[in-house]
Amino acid sequence: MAESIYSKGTKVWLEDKEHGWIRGQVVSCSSSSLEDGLLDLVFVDERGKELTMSATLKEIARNAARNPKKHLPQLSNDDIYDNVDDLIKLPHLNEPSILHVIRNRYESHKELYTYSGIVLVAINPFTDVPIYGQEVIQTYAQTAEKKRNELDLSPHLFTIAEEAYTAMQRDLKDQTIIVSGESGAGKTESAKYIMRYMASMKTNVSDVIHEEAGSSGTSVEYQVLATNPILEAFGNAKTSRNDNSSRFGKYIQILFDSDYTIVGARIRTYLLERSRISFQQRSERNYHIFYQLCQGVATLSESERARFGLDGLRTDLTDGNSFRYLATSASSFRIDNVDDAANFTATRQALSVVGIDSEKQYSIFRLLAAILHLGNIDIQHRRDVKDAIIDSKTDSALAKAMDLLGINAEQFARATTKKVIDARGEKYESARTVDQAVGVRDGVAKFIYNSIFDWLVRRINESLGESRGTGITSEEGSSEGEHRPETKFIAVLDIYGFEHFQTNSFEQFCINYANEKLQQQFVSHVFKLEQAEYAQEAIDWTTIDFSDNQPCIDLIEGKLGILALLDEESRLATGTDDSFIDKLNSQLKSPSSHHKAIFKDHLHGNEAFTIAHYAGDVSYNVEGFLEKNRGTVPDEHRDLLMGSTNEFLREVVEVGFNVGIDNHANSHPHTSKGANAKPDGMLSPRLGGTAHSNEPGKAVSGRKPTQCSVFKSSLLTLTEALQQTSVHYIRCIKPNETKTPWAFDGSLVAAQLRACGVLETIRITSEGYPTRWTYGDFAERFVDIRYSFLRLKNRHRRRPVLLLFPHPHLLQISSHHGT
Ligand SMILES: Nc1ncnc2c1ncn2[C@@H]1O[C@H](COP(=O)(O)OP(=O)(O)OP(=O)(O)O)[C@@H](O)[C@H]1O
Repeated sequence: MAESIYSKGTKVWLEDKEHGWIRGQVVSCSSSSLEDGLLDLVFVDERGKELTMSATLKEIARNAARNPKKHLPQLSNDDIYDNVDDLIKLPHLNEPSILHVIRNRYESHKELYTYSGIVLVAINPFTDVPIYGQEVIQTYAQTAEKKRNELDLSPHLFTIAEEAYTAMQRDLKDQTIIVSGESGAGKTESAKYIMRYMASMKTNVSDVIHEEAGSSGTSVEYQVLATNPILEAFGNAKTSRNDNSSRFGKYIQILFDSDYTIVGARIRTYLLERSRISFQQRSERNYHIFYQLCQGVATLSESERARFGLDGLRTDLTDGNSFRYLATSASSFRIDNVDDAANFTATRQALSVVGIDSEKQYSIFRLLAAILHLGNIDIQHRRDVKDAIIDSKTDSALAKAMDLLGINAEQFARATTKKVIDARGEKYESARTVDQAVGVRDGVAKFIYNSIFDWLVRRINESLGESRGTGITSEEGSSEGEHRPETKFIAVLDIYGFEHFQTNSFEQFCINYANEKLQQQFVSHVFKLEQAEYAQEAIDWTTIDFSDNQPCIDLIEGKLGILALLDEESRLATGTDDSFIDKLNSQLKSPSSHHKAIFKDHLHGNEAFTIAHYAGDVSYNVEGFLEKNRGTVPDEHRDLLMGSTNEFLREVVEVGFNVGIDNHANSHPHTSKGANAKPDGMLSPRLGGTAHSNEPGKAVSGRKPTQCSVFKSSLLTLTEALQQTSVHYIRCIKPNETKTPWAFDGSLVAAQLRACGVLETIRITSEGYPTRWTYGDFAERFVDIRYSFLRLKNRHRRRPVLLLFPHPHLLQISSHHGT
């Protein structure tokens, strides 16, 4: 009966342009209209503004008003629910009610965290909040074995960390905490707090939490925490959205022995943003390490600077800085409250903590300096001729870069300006244009940087995994046959959330693909849990339908999907971005294509394609797709790099060339105990029909793994790994665009809740039993059972209520079942 939903006094949410939603109530509900069954509903919002709508009972059941043609207002909860710590406790679970609780807790109670069933929603405070200290850690650490709803503690990251730790011991199962959210939402900070919690909950070392980078400590905990400043220095940069934005995804496994004490860590990384090396948007920066290096050596003597490969140049971060790769960000050389020189010291100390000694550090910094010099190589063209030239006799940047890299300058200049074409066994040279040569030069710089990053991850893994007897064997299989202690791990996945910008490129495409995969896993996990709960409570239920994003995943990774077409085009010498989009359109938009609903027409010409993602439509501009996907260097440069006299460079690029080529099985997280497991944690694609070679850099017969094939394979590995662990979810939310402490923009937050699946979870829950109370709650709230039934019937006539008992014994009140 419609009157039971809307009757005089019913509290509702009314849409409001300024606030998104505003509370109101029904002031009149009458059937005065001549039309049979038509109700006139009058609502008044908190400011006294009146709204009249009319609808039939059937329309009310569909939540559609006839006049004006709109959705009817959604029901609001009583004030007593304004500060609930778990959204699932809300009698009316809808978007405005959820937003209201999260906003109220954040703005009025300074509570950052709210549960939404199995998910912890975390709102970034954009200011320091004293809730992560050692005392707080100890408080949460003493809650083992207690269920959330038995605790008198606010929701917290530490509850999730403690639940993971307890579940690992109880179920003898690996755990993963997935931290997601958009850039600047607080993923990395949350991941760090979780790692610190793990590192200090079992120790009484109260200063662990304060000292990570730069600590002189040598305990495993210190070493695990020291990975943070290293990864941040080499993998984070200032962007327009976040001064310390991670430009890669990471999966950090904290390894425990049979006493559940930390014995090491293991890191996997995903898709470092390479394009940043040679170009940054205005107000953004290159990777922090370059500024740390420049500032770190700025005060040194010339001879000392020579050890870093930066003698004879202005390195201070002013407009006069000598490096082109840093110059595009000249307006944002410095970040407020960040001391690059001090951070350089911290990075060096952290490198030492994970076992990378000073000599190796100099080797790394000299390669970084070489990258900066590479960017300064002058590539010109002769008058009236387009062909690129580099003056190898006079170009001092070339000389400096090649000296550091141990490569012959003339050969490098020639390989960069001329391309060797192999025509039916005969080789001849053809000139590159200036743009092409610049692209090759920058490509080499990006490749070396990415290789340094991969090498670092490998070294950290060797230092924190293999050497500690965690059961991870080395590449050489040194521990084969030895008995290693069993280990379990708690992993933190800190991965970029769904991205939708004005212009979206290859990076956004990969990121959103990853989010589709994770979303699919998340929704099916929530769905499974929901069904399991009903089964446990012995409820008579019919299967709930949930929206599946498999068609979108098929479009991307299917046999003739976007990734396959991109790879095909990337491998053709004649392939261009234009030919790629032509191929997409002809394959995916044909009348017979079953992808038509997901691969949509793009309104603005032929330079972009649009995908209907679960979180909304995104258009991807194809410019640069092929170059980014190829992601490697021409054969001639590969030979020069591998033939370098710089032994360390050879070691580093060998890692780079072999990413994606190593046997897929070797990189599987659960093969960590296998004889062939590699210590680097590199993620590798399964390349059909490819073969290994003993020659570094030429490991695959004619096929270099592309960036997207490496990424696809790494996602496959990741999702397989997630399936074998128990998963916990933290969704980080950015409450405003201006990074203002405690400011809450409702529509911005709602969009993120939608994109990270919180609203979808709630929809699934609402399809079943959206309201659930424990027996205790029930008794407390409705002492007079008869009275309570009447109230429940009125309040939830169409909303089934699930009452949870300590034991599977059910009292079920449901309109479906007419109880
Ligand atoms: N719990 C917190 N307490 C105080 N400040 C925080 C907290 N979480 C995040 N911040 C602030 O927000 C900034 C951005 O957070 P963070 O770098 O973790 O975002 P992110 O989601 O990892 O972004 P990206 O995807 O760009 O790496 C931090 O530098 C910090 O200033």
